[in-house]
Amino acid sequence: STIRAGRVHVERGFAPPRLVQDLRHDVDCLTTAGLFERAFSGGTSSGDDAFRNAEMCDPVGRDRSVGLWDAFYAVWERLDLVRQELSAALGREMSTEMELHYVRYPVGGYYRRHVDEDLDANPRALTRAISFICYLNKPGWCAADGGELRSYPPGEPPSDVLPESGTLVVFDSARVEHEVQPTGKERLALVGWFHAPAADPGQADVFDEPASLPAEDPLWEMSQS
Ligand SMILES: O=C(O)CCC(=O)C(=O)O
Ligand SMILES: [Fe+2]
Repeated sequence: STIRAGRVHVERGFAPPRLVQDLRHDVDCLTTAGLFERAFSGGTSSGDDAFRNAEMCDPVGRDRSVGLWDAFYAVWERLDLVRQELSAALGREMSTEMELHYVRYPVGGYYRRHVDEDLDANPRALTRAISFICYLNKPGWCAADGGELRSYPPGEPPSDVLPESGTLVVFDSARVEHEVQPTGKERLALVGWFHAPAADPGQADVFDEPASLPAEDPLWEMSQS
């Protein structure tokens, strides 16, 4: 219901301390192997990016002779359970292939206010449906360290989450505007998206109860084209 309302769901301790430690080690290995690159910010990306200051690494499609594959696989499995739960709770089929990156914000890093999926700007059949972020910082993040995830739930005041070690946040990719406040410490996260087929364009809110559309009928589709 939190996600349906356009708010950020927060699960503390999603990744236990030992797993966070191993994933940080995985990140160290990928960094040493030179696999982190300047992160792009989607829409208005130029060389000098005032919209985002971070670097990222795609941990899946790379040479996994580097790093701690077991730790990465362990967190992937946990995330896949979240996908299954959400799929059932929201009544929305989501693809087993998730998009995943490690993202590092240096001291002074940030990401300005945005939504992760803009269907009007970028229409496609399979879209980012649910955004999730698992924070891989060392334990003991405090308010003075900055780097909050600030979200803007529709019709409500903004809300901040501290990127505490092992915390998972989950929200609707198309509806929740959010930003990363400037960070006073290096800030590390596993960021990703569960994908789903685009909702019917006539449906305003993809997570409302399904509208009573006619059952899919190939003959009906053919007669339209
Ligand atoms: O790291 C965060 O808290 C948010 C990251 C984010 O908004 C993104 O990668 O799209
Ligand atoms: Fe985002």
